[in-house]
Order: sequence, then structure tokens, then C-alpha cells
Amino acid sequence: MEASAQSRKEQAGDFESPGPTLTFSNISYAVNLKKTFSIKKGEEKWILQNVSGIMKPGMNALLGPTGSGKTSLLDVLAHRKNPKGIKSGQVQLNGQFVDSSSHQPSAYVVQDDILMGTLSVRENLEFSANLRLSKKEYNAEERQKKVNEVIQELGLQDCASTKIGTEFLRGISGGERKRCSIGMELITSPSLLFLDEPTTGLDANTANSIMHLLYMLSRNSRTIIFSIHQPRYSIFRLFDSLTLMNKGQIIYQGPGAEALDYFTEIGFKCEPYNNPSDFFLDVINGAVTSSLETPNSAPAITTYVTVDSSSDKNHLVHRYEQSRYYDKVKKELKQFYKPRNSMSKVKTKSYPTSFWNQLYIVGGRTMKNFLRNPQTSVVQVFMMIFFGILNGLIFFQIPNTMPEALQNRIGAFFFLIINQVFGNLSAVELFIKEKVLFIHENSSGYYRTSAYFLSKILIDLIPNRIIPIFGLAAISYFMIGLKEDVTSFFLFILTISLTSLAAVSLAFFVSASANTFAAANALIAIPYVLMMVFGGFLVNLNGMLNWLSWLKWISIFRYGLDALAINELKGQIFYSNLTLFYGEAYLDQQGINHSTWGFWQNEVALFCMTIVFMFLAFVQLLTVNKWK
Ligand SMILES: Nc1ncnc2c1ncn2[C@@H]1O[C@H](COP(=O)(O)OP(=O)(O)OP(=O)(O)O)[C@@H](O)[C@H]1O
Repeated sequence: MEASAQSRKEQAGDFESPGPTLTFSNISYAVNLKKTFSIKKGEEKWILQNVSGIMKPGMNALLGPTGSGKTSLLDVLAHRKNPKGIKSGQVQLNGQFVDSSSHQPSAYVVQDDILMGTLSVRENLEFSANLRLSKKEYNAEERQKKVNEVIQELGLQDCASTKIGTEFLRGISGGERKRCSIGMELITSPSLLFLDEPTTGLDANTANSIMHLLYMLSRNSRTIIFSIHQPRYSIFRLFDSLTLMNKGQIIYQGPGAEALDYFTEIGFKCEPYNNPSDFFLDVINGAVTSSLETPNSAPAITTYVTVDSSSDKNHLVHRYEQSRYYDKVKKELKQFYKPRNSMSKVKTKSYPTSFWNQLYIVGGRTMKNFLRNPQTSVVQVFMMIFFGILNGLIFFQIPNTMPEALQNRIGAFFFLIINQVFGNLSAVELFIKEKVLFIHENSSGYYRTSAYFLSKILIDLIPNRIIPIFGLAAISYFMIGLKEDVTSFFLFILTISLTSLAAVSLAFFVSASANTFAAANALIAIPYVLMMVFGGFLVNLNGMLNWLSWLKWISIFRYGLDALAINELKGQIFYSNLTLFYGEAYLDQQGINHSTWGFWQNEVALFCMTIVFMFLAFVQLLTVNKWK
């Protein structure tokens, strides 16, 4: 105990206060290469092979060629990988075992900055603070103080009130986005910070400033672990520890400043003025050869490695495992390792804020996003007005004479239903985009799935549909000249609203189930088209293949059109030359039950479909794969 306290003290160096030490031993990780649509277990691909090491207070860089396993190791250490794939090994934080159910004092900054674009930097940080700082420990003033501290620490003062930006809205710069993403995580004061390629996509100067920022953070009670691609020398200098990887194995781990000495020792010489990180990659790629004699055949380090004798790459692993750097890591691992006992497990994951608080905060953000997003508010209302007027113009003041009286009414209803159902095709893209944000925030412990789901329905889906429908329905109703009756008018609005909600729920369910926009688009178009074709108005089902006739029972079109037809035609009398034509006669002819219950059963069916699709969407969100 004393020895480890002493060693932590030694490590402190120029640190104001050192962060925790993370150790990992014998980690092997594999993925199953199952073929799409196959139920058979696929071949296993080994991605990490028996790796062990230590990440000490300060800056810990993971470097290696593309596909070498940097991100995979980072994810395993941060418990973001599916435990099923972890074949062996363990991770300890200051000698305590950690696993995926543990609430680690750690945070993970993903490579793509996933932030709410319509909100400002400060608002995003406040969102994180309100959800992730417990109300008991931080009152509103203290949460605000924390946000201000993070803004100060990350140098975000100048852009604090600027919106992040969306595809329609120019926002903050790439460097500021990255700082804001780091800030979202710093809100919880993590002592362990993981970052996946924090400099990717940034220009050299911005990358430099981000890395200097991380360096400053690492000096103050935080251990920083990150993967990185080809850092320039000014960045390389900041690495306290360097882990070099190739083909899922570690080929060097030790102080960044000593890596060149190590490679010189094993015969690889870096030319003057060459960037060390470029040199290491050249060594791995075989572009630089060792001046020392190499064994005839490269030793197989583990059973998983296929020996690549042409490039002699495994030889690097072998050399590393024989080096004093490896001995040092092994020694340090021993020193930090504590045998597992029931006391060493850290607390189980829990949410710092209640469900209702989460609902309030997530709902508040959804509302802000809704009001500020031109795509979902202004454009939607505009489109509804446009389609309302278009429908009104096409079927302007329908006469009461046959056959126009009937044909045009059914045509106008069909137009409205198609508009409500197919209008959701564009919503799918938005849902898929939002899902990325949901998965990130949900897996980072911001809120429960149920809080997100309920806020999405109450603040986004319902008002977003219902409000524009009032405009559309009112314009169409009066321009077309439908039944002059208040009850009929409101039942007309109710029917269109329920049709729209059933259709959007199906779109939500499909988006929650599919991973890409293309897949979701195809999956949603099929049921919509089938529902339309089998709605009973386009195709006479008696003449169709009987086995598909059941589709009419799940057709949003059928329920919507039947309800609109009953509402409009019941009690109406139309004229044809000298004969009278009763609305009910047409309904009877079509086999539509126009009793009161006959009308309401359509509304109930639409409502039930909405509930079922919503429920299925919720189940899908619960089971969305949050592992990387
Ligand atoms: N789910 C998966 N299915 C199949 N192969 C995978 C999977 N995840 C990772 N791999 C493979 O494992 C290897 C290591 O991937 P990883 O992303 O960890 O590498 P990396 O060093 O971070 O690469 P890069 O620098 O390109 O991000 C790669 O060959 C990758 O294709």
C-alpha cells in the first residue's frame, strides 16, 4: 500500500495533482464476422491479442497505422465494447476492477462531435450539467458556476453564445466544436478522459491548440488517454506515455521521450529532422529496416497471430517483449494489481437526476430545437399551407351534382391522406440523424430511454403534426366546400390528425430499427405503398389475390378514407338529372359501415396503430446497440 502511494507521488512530476492510473492485462478482443441474414455463427476476427499495459497520470497516446486496433483498445479500456467480444483480460483503475456496469469517474469524447446544432455552446453545456450533475450536490447556481468554469477552462468565452450550427445554419469552427465536445464531458469532472482521434479533421494549428488544452487538463487531476493519427512533432512532444500498436498488439509502451532510444537500441535509426511519429509508422510498415540481425523466422507471439514472414512485423512485438520497457510495464502492473475482492468493485451505474427532471430537460431542449429549426417548423407549416391551397384549388367548391359530387370528394380525401402519409418520408432522415445524438447521450448516461422517448412524442411528434394540420384542414375544408357543420369539421381534423400520427409512428418505428437513411427509406416506402394499394379504393380487393386481403386491416389509408367518407357523405343528398342520390347509398355500395360505431371504429383503429407503432419504436430504442 505504502509502495504504491510512494510511486504515485513520484509520478506526480510537474502535475498540480495527478489523475488515476489505469492498468490492463491480457486483453483479447474479437468480433464475430456473421454474414448479413445468416443465422449461423460467423468466423471470429481477433482485433486485440493479449495486450497488457499501463496508462499513468498525464497524456497517454495510442499510435499506430490504420486498422492497428487503437480505437478498439481505447473502447475496451473505456468499457464501450460489447463484453461478449472481450475474450480475456481485465481493467483496473487505481487497483479497482472496473466493468461495464460500473460507474467510472471517466468520460469519453467521440471522434465526431455529436452536439445539438440549434443550441449555443453554453446551452449545450447547460444541458449536460442539468442532466449529469445531481440536484442534491449542485443547486442551480452551482451548476451555472460549473458551466462557467468549463467555458473558462476551455477558452470558449468568445463563442459561448454562438449556436453550434446545422446544415442550414453556419455555426462555430471545428476547433470550437471539439472544445465544446470535450466540455460536455468535463462537466462531470471526470478524472479519466478518453478521446478517439481528437485531432482528426482539424487543421494543424487547431489540432495543436486542442492537444495543448488536453495537456493542461492532464496536469490537473486528469489522466488523458487518446488515439491519434500522425501527430506533428509539437504534438508528439506532449505525450507522457506512448503506446505503439500494430495488428492488435503493442510493439512499444513507455515514455514518449524514450521511444526513439528504444528503436535505436533495436537497430532502427531515425534520420535527423524526421518526425518521430512518421518514423515509427515507417518502422511498422517495413519502410525502415533494422541494422541488427533478425531471426530467420519471426516468432509467433500468440496463437492468433499469423506470421507474416515477408515483412517480419511480429519481430517488433518479440523485441518489445524482450526489452527493459516491457519489464518495466510488467513490474508496474504487478505493483498496481490488486486481487479481486468484494470491496474492490466500484458503484453501480445510476442516473444523477430523476426521470421527471430528465423529461423536463430533454423536453425543453426538444422544444427549443423545434422552434429554432426552420426545417421542422417554418417549412412544415409552409408546406401544409401550400398543399391545403393546392387541394382547395384542384377541388374548388365541389358541386352537389353527380358524378363530380362523389368523385371529387373522394379525390380530395385521397389527396389529403397521401399528403399526410407520404409526407413522413422526409421525417425518416431527421429521425435517423437524431438517433445518433440519442445513442451517444444515452450511452454516456445523460438520460433514460423512456425520458427521451416521451419528450420526443409530447414535444416533437404530436405538436409538429397537429398544429400544421389545423391550417391544412381549415384551408382545404372551406375551399372545397365540404359539409357546413361544426362537428363534421372537427371530426375531419381529428381523422387527418390520427392518420398523420399513425403514419409518423410507423416512420419512427422504422427509423428506430434501421441504421442508415437508405435502409429506413426503403423499409418505410414498402408498407406505405402496400397500405395505399390495399386501402380498398384503388384496387377492388375481391378481384385481387385473396391471400393479401388481410392487408386492408392494417391500412392507415383505409381507416382514414373510410372515416372521412362517412363524416362527409352521411346525411348528404346529391343530384343527378332528376334523381336523388344519398350519401349512405354510396357508403353501402362500398361496404362501409356508416353507423356511429362504424365511424368511430376507424378512429380507434388509427389510434391503436399509433400506440402499437410507438410501443415498438420504444422497444427498438431500448435494444439499440449502444456498444461500439
Ligand atoms: N465490428 C467489426 N467488425 C469487423 N472488423 C472490425 C470491427 N471493428 C474493428 N474491426 C477491425 O479491427 C481492426 C482494428 O480496428 P480499429 O478501429 O481499432 O483500428 P484503428 O487503429 O483505430 O484504425 P483507424 O486508425 O483507421 O481508426 C481493423 O482492421 C478493423 O477493420
